[in-house]
Amino acid sequence: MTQTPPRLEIRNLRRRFGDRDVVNDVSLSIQPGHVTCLLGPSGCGKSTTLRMIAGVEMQDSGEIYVDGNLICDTVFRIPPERRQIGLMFQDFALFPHMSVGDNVAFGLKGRRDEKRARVEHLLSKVGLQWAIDDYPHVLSGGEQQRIALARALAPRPRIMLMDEPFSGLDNRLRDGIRDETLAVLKEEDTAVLLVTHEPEEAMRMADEIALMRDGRIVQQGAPYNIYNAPFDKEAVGFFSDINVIKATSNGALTETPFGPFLTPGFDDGAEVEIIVRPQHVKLDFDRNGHGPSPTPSRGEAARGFVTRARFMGNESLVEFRMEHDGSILKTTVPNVFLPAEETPFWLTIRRDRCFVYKA
Ligand SMILES: Nc1ncnc2c1ncn2[C@@H]1O[C@H](COP(=O)(O)OP(=O)(O)OP(=O)(O)O)[C@@H](O)[C@H]1O
Repeated sequence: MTQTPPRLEIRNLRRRFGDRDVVNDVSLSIQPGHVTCLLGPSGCGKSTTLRMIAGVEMQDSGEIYVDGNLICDTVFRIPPERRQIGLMFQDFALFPHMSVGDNVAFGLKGRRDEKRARVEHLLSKVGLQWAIDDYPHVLSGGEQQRIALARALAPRPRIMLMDEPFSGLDNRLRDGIRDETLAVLKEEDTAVLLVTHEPEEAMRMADEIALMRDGRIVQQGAPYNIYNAPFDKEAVGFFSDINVIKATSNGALTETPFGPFLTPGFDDGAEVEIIVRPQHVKLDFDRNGHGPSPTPSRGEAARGFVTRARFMGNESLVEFRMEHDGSILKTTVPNVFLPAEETPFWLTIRRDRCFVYKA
């Protein structure tokens, strides 16, 4: 059986600026109708990767394929305008002197009535057919963004490259527009590569996340897998606040004030970091007791004293100074929970939600 090639495939892409590998051996592939998010901190090489795929930046090595056909290596190069790639950026700049309809029709060729039909179809998909004769400046930021999406989709691109396209929108608008954009892109069966430095955006939009750091993809997979089996401590910390419990391995077991952790494959004496998200630190609400009995799933309880408690809206964030070493541990508690400073509590941590790494 022959397999359909991915809509977009990049192999071993590299780009060096000065003495720095800004994009270092990046490979990924995306199927039609799928969204991959390139997620990483500022300066890690996301936009440079996107620019090479668009054809406005040349790679030093590596190849780019669309539907199995080579579109660019270091010798052969299809120019940007013939790659059938749509682009959407944060400053999407509609043409101010053109009506909405003309903006959307801008990249279209063919008969007048066909172009008109395509424009009307896309504007109705983004819910803005009523604005076809208006000028961009009379529309809100979110509406303009939807016009930009319709304009980018009009020539039926096989691939859509999006670089932080929603970061200029205000928070309340953003979620709605993200969801709408996603629905339209899926309907058009476009393969999407979206660049973002916001984990929430990637979790919300992506079928697959490619975590990028210092020019490399360090981990790639479904959002659920990246969140629940992060590659290293930095990857955990990228998605949420973390607590770090430091300990020393004693072969396959590492003893901590929260009880023992299994650390198979660690050398005797190896420094271990146990990472746990605040929501997985549990409080024992019996303040005067001696702590709950140890369990296999929660280990032993360790005592801490409240240093700070803040109400965050859906939950409260409570910080503790731990009795055993003075380290600070954070936990979140649903709703309002604002204990006084220095109140003692027993804390346990969920074994199945901890990540154990070599320090
Ligand atoms: N033409 C260039 N010449 C020299 N250095 C460059 C060039 N383009 C990008 N860089 C550098 O390469 C690095 C990666 O840039 P890139 O824009 O790809 O990062 P990014 O991950 O998209 O970051 P951001 O989210 O801040 O846009 C940066 O340090 C940048 O300064």
